[in-house]
Amino acid sequence: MASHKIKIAARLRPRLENELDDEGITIARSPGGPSCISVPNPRDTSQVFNFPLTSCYDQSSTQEEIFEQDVRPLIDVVYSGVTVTVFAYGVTSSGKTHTMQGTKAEPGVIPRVVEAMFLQKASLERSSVELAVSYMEIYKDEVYDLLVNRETAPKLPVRENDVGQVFVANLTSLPLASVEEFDILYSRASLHRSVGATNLNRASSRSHAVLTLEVTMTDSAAQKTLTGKINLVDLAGSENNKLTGNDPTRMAESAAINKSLSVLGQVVHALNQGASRIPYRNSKLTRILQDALGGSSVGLLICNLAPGIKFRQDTLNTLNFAVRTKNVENRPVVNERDNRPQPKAHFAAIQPPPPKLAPAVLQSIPIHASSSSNPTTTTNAAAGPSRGPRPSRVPRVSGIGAGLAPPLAGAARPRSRPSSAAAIQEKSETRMQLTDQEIDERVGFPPQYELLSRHSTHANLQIARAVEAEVARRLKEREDREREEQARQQQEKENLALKEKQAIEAENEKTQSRSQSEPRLPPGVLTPLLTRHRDLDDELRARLAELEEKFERGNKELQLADVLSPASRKKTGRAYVALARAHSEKGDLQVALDLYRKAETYVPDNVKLRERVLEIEWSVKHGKEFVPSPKKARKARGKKRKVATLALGRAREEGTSMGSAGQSLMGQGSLDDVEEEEGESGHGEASGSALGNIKEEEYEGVAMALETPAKRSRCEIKMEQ
Ligand SMILES: Nc1ncnc2c1ncn2[C@@H]1O[C@H](COP(=O)(O)OP(=O)(O)OP(=O)(O)O)[C@@H](O)[C@H]1O
Repeated sequence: MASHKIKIAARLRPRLENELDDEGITIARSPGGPSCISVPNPRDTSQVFNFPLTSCYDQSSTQEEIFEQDVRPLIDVVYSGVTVTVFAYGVTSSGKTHTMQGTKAEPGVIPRVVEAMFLQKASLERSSVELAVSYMEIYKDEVYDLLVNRETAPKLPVRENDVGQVFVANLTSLPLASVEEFDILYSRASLHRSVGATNLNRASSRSHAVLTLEVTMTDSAAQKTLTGKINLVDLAGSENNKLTGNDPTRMAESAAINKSLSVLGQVVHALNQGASRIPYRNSKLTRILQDALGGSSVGLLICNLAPGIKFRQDTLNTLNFAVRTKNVENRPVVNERDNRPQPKAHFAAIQPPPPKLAPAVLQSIPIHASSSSNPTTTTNAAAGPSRGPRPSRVPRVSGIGAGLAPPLAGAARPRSRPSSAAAIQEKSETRMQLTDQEIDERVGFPPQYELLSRHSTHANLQIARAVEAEVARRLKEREDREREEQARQQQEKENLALKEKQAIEAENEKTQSRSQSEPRLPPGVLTPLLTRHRDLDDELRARLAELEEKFERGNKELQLADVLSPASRKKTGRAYVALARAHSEKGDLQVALDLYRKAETYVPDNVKLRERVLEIEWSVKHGKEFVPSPKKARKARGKKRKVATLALGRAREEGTSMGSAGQSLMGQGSLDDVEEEEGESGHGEASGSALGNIKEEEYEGVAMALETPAKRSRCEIKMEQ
């Protein structure tokens, strides 16, 4: 069993324009030996923290230096069929993207790795080598494919198959034919990445980006396929929102970035502590990097540091993370598939022989033997990580990027992710190299079965087939369940959308039919009001429209009775009663009856008025004379009288629809009647003072129309005053 500790490199970027640097961070490099970074305590500069690391790069270091010293050796590891993960870590603006991506003038790790991969490919003669790329970002804890149109890119699910391999489902993997092809693809895909400006970085990465290059080497002579992968991870930087000056959108991104980085720290801590549960599942980032942290890949962590004083605390945090991470042990495995037809796939998978790493690999990466003297990496199940990822019967392989298991030789490209069933099957095929006897020994069958198996290859085959069928059945069941669940969720969504649509349509129909049933407003008195107040609510608008219609139909009394306040209704009713009384005194009973009825529309609950209407109706019907009851002497009520007079004026104005008889009598009569009807006090000498409030010309009209001498004289007295 061999383990491999994650290698740590630290890089201090140069001071940027307008950046304050007290040159407090110093890097001591001893050629061939360990280096050390010294950082003063920001709270007490007399105190200095030292961080011994194997690789340290100061501000003058170049992209080439880093690549040649720490990254290039990993290319051999990839070509030996192992998964490698390189990730850049550090506070925002510390130079992670510069290190990984670089610029045209100073290409970073990614373009250099691609170039080196193609060079290596060209040097391999015996095998058929294929390269493929996938590129994704984790933005606000969701995974997106950067090789597809960003607008239509769906969130990709992160899944785990039955043997504990984590993979991103439906991630695009494109074949690569040349460096130039990669450049075009990569520059286009990088535009899809979520980048935004903050106070600390004009082009700050708002997501974690994972670029995966997968190499598939098929040796047809040896009937073997090796699959190596390199994951190049540009993490988003941890952020101090006080410094970044983030707006709400940036804050939300920042929260997601900081949370995922915090989970990364927790995972590293748990691995160092040998915890039974590693919180990989607490964020998509750690879930996807699971294989690189305590898993089966070889890891390189590049810690980027910023020299500014304002970053001092973050620099210390980054280096603390580096120190903790360098204790994390991985157990790399070679992803090899035997292409020969194998009789016993599943039994072989239980305990396959350990494939050996290529000698070049053994030289280039320091693989530390822990408890075994065997210096090679192994695919033995027992050689799997003792902590961290869940133990499985088959060795773990990287789940990041372009697929979980080596692809079949000559598989058509571009291709989609292998399904978990296919992955398992492929995985099973990888380990079909043991003889029947070896299998039986490893499985440890009881003696009677051993005997049987020894003499019966046929029985073994049957069992193998049965197991295979069962595995396939279960996987199919699981996929069916997932499909059903997805269909159900989709159906629910559609139903919900349909219901919402129906509700909206019903509401629209209602509004439409309401507006159709409502008469179109004729240009009456209320139309200008409606036009002016377009913000009226529907109900009030409908009400006003109704009144408008009534008004146009000549139904003025009803309309006004509806519109007026109770006090005004009473006053208008009183005015009609006065007119009616004048008519009845004159003996014009039919007109009087009409006017009393109109008065009733304003004061419908007045019992005496009702009685008067009935009396007159009776007189009209039977052709009898109607003798009005004598007026009672009452105390004057100035205010009431004034209002009543105004109401009388209103009634007069409205008299246009009452016929000539009615018009000639407008303004006539005493106001007493209505007061009488309502049982109120009023009338008397003071009524003159009420009339005095009427405008002069109005007064004249009223005085002329008054028939009774007493009333006329009252008005005249008022005029003289
Ligand atoms: N080694 C370097 N040499 C010259 N300039 C550098 C170097 N490292 C970083 N820079 C510059 O510093 C700035 C910030 O770098 P970069 O964008 O790579 O930071 P980052 O860590 O990726 O930030 P974020 O997490 O916000 O995305 C850039 O303008 C970059 O060009």
